[in-house]
Amino acid sequence: MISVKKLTLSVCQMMVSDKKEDNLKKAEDMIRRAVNDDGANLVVLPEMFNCPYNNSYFPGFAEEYPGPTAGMLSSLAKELGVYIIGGSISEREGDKIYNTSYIFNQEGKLLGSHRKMHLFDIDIEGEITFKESETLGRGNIPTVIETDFCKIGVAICYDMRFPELMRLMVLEGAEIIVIPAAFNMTTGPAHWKDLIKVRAIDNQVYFVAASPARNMKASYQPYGHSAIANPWGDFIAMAGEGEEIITGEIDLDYLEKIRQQLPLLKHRRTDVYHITY
Ligand SMILES: NC(=O)CC(=O)C(=O)O
Repeated sequence: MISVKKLTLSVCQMMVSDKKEDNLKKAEDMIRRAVNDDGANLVVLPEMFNCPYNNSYFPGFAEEYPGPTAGMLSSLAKELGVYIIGGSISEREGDKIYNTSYIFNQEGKLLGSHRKMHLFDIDIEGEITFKESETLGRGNIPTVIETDFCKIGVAICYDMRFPELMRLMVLEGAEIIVIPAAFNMTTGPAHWKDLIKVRAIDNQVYFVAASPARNMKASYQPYGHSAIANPWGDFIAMAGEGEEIITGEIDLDYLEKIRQQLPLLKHRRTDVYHITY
């Protein structure tokens, strides 16, 4: 097999409403534009792209796999001949609900799925309280998928705050990490850009974070600012807060060059990373 070293990756920073049909239509339109206008080989959607990010909506919007949303993504991936990392949706299995990302290849085949592993149970005084665990269950399995380009690690939003998980995916061979996410107007301005940059630098990967657009009418307003950082930590694309498609070139030769010139992954001292006193 000839290995392909470059790919064009687009993130669809879509406005999410409380109407699932409208959200699916919007996602489909934006994926088509990313492929037809920007030449994307891989398209990424945000966390909960068919459902407002709010516990009160998760049960009503939940779908068993394979449901209408996964069906739409699979057909579109096949028709357009692209990889789709389908953000995430509310998934129902038995009496449980998960925050789940489905990933499809160019034939429309499911390559993998990721259930959000770290639930966003936080209480920032005077700012924001959110308890995903009121409605959602936790996933327990890290996700690294194999594509024609490279291995890609996929995790969801709050998962990106846990460097152990990010490093694990890189040790599994991931050269791109993709995070469908929905930071908010408190944690977004405080941490979003720094986290993306530092995760790219310390793992020497392309780090891609996909947010919904800011919705002023929603109780939970996503921060937007979807971004792609390269393995040197430079942002090669970043959105504002509104609806937008961002696109960047992933160059695996460049990644290899960074890893050779600054061999962080080789220089790890796993023999001494133990506290012995
Ligand atoms: N919504 C999340 O899962 C995470 C988030 O907003 C944050 O970590 O901040």
